[in-house]
Amino acid sequence: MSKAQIGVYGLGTMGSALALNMAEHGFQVAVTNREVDWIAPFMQEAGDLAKNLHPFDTLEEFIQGLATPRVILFMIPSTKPMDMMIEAVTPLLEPGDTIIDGGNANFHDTRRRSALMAKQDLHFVGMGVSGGESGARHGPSMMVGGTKHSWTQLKPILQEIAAKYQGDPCVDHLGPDGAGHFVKTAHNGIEYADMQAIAEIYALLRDVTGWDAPQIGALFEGWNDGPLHSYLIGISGKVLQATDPETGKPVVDLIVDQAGQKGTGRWTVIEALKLGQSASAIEGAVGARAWSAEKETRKVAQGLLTAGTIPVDLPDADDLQAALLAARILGHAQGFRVLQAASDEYDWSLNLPRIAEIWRAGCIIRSSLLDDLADALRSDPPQGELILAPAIRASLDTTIAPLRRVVASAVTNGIPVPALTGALAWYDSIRTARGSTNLIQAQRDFFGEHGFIRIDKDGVQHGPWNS
Ligand SMILES: NC(=O)C1=CN([C@@H]2O[C@H](COP(=O)(O)OP(=O)(O)OC[C@H]3O[C@@H](n4cnc5c(N)ncnc54)[C@H](OP(=O)(O)O)[C@@H]3O)[C@@H](O)[C@H]2O)C=CC1
Ligand SMILES: O=C(CO)[C@H](O)[C@H](O)COP(=O)(O)O
Repeated sequence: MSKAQIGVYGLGTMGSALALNMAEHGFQVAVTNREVDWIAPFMQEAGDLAKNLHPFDTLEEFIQGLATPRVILFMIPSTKPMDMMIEAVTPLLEPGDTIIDGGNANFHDTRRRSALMAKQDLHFVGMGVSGGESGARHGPSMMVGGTKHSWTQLKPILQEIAAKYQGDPCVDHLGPDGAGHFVKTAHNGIEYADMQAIAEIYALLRDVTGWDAPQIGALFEGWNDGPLHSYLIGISGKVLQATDPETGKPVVDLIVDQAGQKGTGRWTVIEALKLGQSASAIEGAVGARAWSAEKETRKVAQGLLTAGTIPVDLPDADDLQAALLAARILGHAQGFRVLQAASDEYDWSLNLPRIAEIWRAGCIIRSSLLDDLADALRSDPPQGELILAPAIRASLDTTIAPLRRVVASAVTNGIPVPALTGALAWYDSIRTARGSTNLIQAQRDFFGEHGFIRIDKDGVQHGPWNS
């Protein structure tokens, strides 16, 4: 039997879909799984594609079934299981072989694992994969880190299986060690902000205007034909219009309002803060999921805390649509800012326009906006700041007032909109040449003699308060 070109370890949701995608593109793929009982049903499900799939029951046989230098994609949890598998597989490998972690890893782990593997002349690739199961099966967006050697090995396969945007494969080598996983983390941070902003508009329509889920779904479906065109608006329209077959009620009305989170959104915020940034729209979204988990406290507090609301009508649907677009632009801009800061810190030379380009198809945040953002990032905007690019400024010119009206009505009606508010607060901070932190500096000097810079003198100064 000829040796396989790539191995896929982990035949769960994502691993099985990626293996089938590779097999469909004519690649010879070795496959295996921890629980070997899953392998036979997977091969059965593969149908005609089984001819390109080579199942193995043991790790040793799996590794022996691969052409050298070997390429092995792990689609398993990127936490302890990944470390355990590295330990198990490395003694079976030879110099020049590459292990890929295609899971949602913390990039610090990826940097550590890359360094560990490099000591043994082995290559470790942290690769972000986005698009969920259907993306993995029919064309994901993939954000590849690691060495050039590994990219040379992987490129022919990944470019074939990736989503295509007008023929351009949505995959690229973005930088060494943790770069690919960091970019995927920021992608997910942007995903959190976008999902939360959509949920906030849904909350306003439901709780202020009294619309039912199918009405809101139909509105979102209509928006998907306009400037908000995106995977997330599209699926939001669909899920809001779905009916539960048992009760005849909208499915969303039957779902408990406690959102899960596996870590990537939170990591984006943590890393942003460590890099001296504030991704406030993303932070609002992460916080909203955290507060959503406090269901019992919320139930008690609803009866105890005064609302103090001032009921006002909600701005019209055009304003809501424009506000959502402004929040989307600002959430993405914050994500790209975090990417730039990380690139500077870790010396990754991230190509931000290229990142926007490989997000235009296949991934969860794919949208028509990303094409505009790619152009804007290529246009060398003032201060390198996406929101200062002329085309993006023009979009904000027409959408920022609607965002203000929507946030104002949410505040007076007592509807929490942390992503919309976070986005707007950042916009207002960035466009204010003289802010209020002169007072913070004075306070710091008063209590800690930390000093401040005066507008009219050089050097660190102190105030007259402690003399
Ligand atoms: N689902 C999604 O939309 C996306 C997921 N990801 C990432 O992809 C990775 C896989 O996710 P997904 O396919 O959804 O998960 P699944 O739960 O469907 O599959 C998990 C896979 O990991 C294997 N596994 C679990 N623990 C171990 C272990 N200790 N040692 C070896 N193998 C183990 C499982 O094997 P077994 O069958 O034996 O339990 C199974 O093959 C994760 O890192 C996830 O974050 C990335 C993008 C999107
Ligand atoms: O990576 C993904 C999408 O891009 C995964 O679906 C991930 O699980 C989403 O994050 P969370 O579970 O925290 O919502």
